[in-house]
Amino acid sequence: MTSTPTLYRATFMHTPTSPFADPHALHTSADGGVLVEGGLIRATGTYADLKATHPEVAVQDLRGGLLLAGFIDTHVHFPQVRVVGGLGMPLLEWLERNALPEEARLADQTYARAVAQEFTRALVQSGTTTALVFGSHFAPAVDLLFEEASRLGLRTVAGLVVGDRLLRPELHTTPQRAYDEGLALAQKWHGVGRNLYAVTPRFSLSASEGLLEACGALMRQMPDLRFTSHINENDAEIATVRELFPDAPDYLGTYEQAGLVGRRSVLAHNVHPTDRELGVMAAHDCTAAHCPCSNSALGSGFFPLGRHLAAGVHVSLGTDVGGGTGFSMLKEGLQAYFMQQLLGPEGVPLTPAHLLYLATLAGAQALDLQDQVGDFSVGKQFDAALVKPAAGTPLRAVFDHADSEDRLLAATFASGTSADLAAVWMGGEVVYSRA
Ligand SMILES: Nc1nc2[nH]cnc2c(=O)[nH]1
Ligand SMILES: [Zn+2]
Repeated sequence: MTSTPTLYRATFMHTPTSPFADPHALHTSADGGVLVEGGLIRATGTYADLKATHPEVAVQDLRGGLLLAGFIDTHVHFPQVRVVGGLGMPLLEWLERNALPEEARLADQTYARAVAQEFTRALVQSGTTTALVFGSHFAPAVDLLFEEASRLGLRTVAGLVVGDRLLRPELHTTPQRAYDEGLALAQKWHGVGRNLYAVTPRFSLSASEGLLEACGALMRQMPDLRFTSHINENDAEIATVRELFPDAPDYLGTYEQAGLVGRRSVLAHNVHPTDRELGVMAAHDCTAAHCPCSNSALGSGFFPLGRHLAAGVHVSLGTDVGGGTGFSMLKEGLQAYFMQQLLGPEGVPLTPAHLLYLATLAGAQALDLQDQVGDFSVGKQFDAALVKPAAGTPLRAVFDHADSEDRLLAATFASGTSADLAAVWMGGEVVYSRA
């Protein structure tokens, strides 16, 4: 890591607070400065002020772009990079025909390493600097994922995916094996470098009570671990879970009774929650990871953001590759906006500030990493993405003629793609630079 201080001169924007609670959450600096030393943000302000107080410091001029905090994707599947685009099927058919056959291929470690490289590169090239990743059903493949993520310096929260029924037989484990393999991986990777471990039952449909209890035992053994799974995504899935767990009050109850719902739990989708579930999620301060592209592609439904917010449930954003349509958190933010628009009076009108928050700090909060990443506050890691559309592109025209900084952010979400990212930093180091 370079410890020589660098002053980045840029138009920058970040959300140090939530726009759902604070109307002034979006902070913008038109000719701003971010002073970085040892990977950490030491000061922010106007470029002129920082240059005056630190005249000796090296300056990197990023003008002509928009510097944003690195994106935080709170739901994405490592083994599904190669099966993006399986359109036209609802969840359970999509799993059987599209996702699970591919997940079985990760038993082969040569295959798994290639996929891990594709996956980690795709995240970084999309400006994602922290990700909560659904790993593989195979422990060696999860090892490879952590290895490849460490090589790039990606902040990765991931775990062994476990299921013991209703998948393909080669993907099934047992409660004991799930515990043993999970513990070994957590001991090897949790807190090592930028990696954290997440206990990850695939979903209650594919998990016996005994398996969920094994997950709970692992969480009690290492209380600092994160927890993630799926919930309330699709009507047929929910009906099956209700049949499989007749004694549980609802879908959330299946996780709750195993002690899996807490501050560091992230439940993906939650498109069809009951009021009881929302109340319990709020009481435990856990997170719903909203995956609007996936919900649209699989026809899962409209995420009731307004009900989540009214109940006090924290919401973050996930791409859900490969049910989702790609790694871009810009696209994910735009789709979240579209779907709330289409909900009419029940929708929550989202501004560009909301989209930026959902794509950054909301994810940090979901993972309990808000003291380290998510915005450009002093003391946080310099994880950042520079949006700088190339000459001749339509977004470049908007950037060159925008009459306000707000327009830059709105246009970035409306039409920005990964190709518009010129550089990505993690912990102060450039990890991606457009050729
Ligand atoms: N979207 C999605 N939902 C799931 N539920 C269980 N597994 C999956 C998956 O791989 N993708
Ligand atoms: Zn998923």
